[in-house]
Amino acid sequence: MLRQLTGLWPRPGLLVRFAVLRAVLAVLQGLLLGSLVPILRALLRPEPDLGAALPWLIAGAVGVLVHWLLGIVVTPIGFAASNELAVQLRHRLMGHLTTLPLGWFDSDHKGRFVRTVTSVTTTISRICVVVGGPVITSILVPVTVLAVTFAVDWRLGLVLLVTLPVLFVMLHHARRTNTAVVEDIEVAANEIAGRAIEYGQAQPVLRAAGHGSTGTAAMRDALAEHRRRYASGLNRLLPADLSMNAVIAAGFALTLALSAWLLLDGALGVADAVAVLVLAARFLEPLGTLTGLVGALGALDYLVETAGRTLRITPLPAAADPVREVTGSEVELRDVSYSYVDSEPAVDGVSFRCLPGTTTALVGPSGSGKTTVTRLIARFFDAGSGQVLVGGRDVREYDHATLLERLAIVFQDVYLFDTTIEENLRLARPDATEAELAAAARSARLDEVVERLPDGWDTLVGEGGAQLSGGERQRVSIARAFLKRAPIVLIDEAASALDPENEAAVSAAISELAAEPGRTVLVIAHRPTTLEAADQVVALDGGRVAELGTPAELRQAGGLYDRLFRQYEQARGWRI
Ligand SMILES: Nc1ncnc2c1ncn2[C@@H]1O[C@H](COP(=O)(O)OP(=O)(O)OP(=O)(O)O)[C@@H](O)[C@H]1O
Repeated sequence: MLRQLTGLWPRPGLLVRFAVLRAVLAVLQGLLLGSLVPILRALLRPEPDLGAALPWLIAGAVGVLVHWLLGIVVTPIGFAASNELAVQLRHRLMGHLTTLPLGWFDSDHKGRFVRTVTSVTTTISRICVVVGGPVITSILVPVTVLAVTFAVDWRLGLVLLVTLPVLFVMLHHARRTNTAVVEDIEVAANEIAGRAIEYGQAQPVLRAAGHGSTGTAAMRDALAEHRRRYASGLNRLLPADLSMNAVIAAGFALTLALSAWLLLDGALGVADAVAVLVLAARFLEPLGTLTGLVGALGALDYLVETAGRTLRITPLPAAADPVREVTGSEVELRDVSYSYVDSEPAVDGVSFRCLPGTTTALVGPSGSGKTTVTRLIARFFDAGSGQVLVGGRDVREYDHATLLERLAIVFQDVYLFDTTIEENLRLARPDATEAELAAAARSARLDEVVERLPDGWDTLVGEGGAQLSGGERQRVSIARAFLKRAPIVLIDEAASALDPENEAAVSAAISELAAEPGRTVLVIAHRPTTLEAADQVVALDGGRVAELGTPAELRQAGGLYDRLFRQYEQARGWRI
């Protein structure tokens, strides 16, 4: 485990310093106990000899003072080490996060990642210090005491010694049981975290359905499962705990019996017998503490593995010599297929080409693969087979950041940061001038929104942009696309009805985006106006291209596109 632990922290300096100090304290504690032997020997003679005891008493007093001073120093070092370790581990995890395929961030993974970055990192670093310190004491005090006991009487030393391997085998076993139990419980806890995120996001739907306070069935099941696993885990741990305590009690009883026998036999003096019993008690007591800490060590095993597993998630493969410039804005899919894990292909043999300066509308029933196509173009993940080309090159050849710089993505569900509108817009281009911001806002019809808001550009939008309506958030996202001046724009048009003002504003903004010469626009379209304005339509069905052509051709063909077009018209009560 030590190797795994050191693998997590590039700079474990403070923890090493803490461990060394705790080791010195533990050995000192054992030696202080050992100093009892010459002191008792001198004082428990028929004629006590204070002179012989004095140097040991003085050494003992100095030892106690040093122990006290070191104890004062070690506590703040422990706190600092714990804090530093958590910070380092979080940095490593967050750094790794930026290398993962964007497609990895589904709600289950998000729940697990949030737990890893928050509670797992905090618990690992806390256990290393809060439990690691006592573990060092619980091992080194008995080892030092054992050496002293051997020096007093080898037979008594031997009795204590044999308890060690028995206990260590049991501890090892208990630690493994603990790891398994913690893993079992953590699986349920991760499920709760994932469900909690989903539960938070689904509040509007749940409340509308009258389940706002009772929660989803999945959430209730996850909580019940966690409770069940917790109770069953405690039952699994109990036998190991009881048997280790039994071995410790047996070790002490045996030492007591052997000391009495040696004392009666005249092979052991009274002073040594008293000292050995004190030493035996101090030998076994920390081992008893160790049995109590084994649970935390089992948890540490599991948590270290969890953090390590997150750090081992394969990043998006990077080209050995990535291309750092995208020339051209043509987008092409050549016989592309992609399956999410263990499922039917979401996209199956899809081929089409979007020329610069044109708008392509992607249409299809729900689940037909439209979103997956746009994710493949932005390289959220790599195609299983076939090729996605941007500017005439396979997207895998590019440095991913370079590729993303060329793209602007307008999601349906736009996430805004809990800061001002201006900051949210500047995300697209931090060095944009005031005039450029204003122009982008005007083109995206965001200027009307900004004018209405109490603090204008300085209005705080709330977490996720909650202070703005869906249409207004999408306008911010479109304004980002204008500001970024990206030559390729991927838009997921809002499927749900926007209010007429937002709908008109978003439609006008999309047309303006598409009007820019040389820009390639790919829009997942749900509105008749957007569909009719497109240069070509790709109609998907079950992950395959069902129809490809101009909107007029496909209307005339009377197939899937025509059917969907009429549905969209009816949904909006709109007639030509
Ligand atoms: N993260 C995911 N994990 C597993 N399967 C997924 C994931 N995302 C989508 N799918 C599946 O892939 C298929 C295509 O989904 P996709 O979201 O691309 O379709 P869509 O046409 O955009 O649907 P919609 O119009 O409802 O958004 C569907 O069967 C869907 O269930």
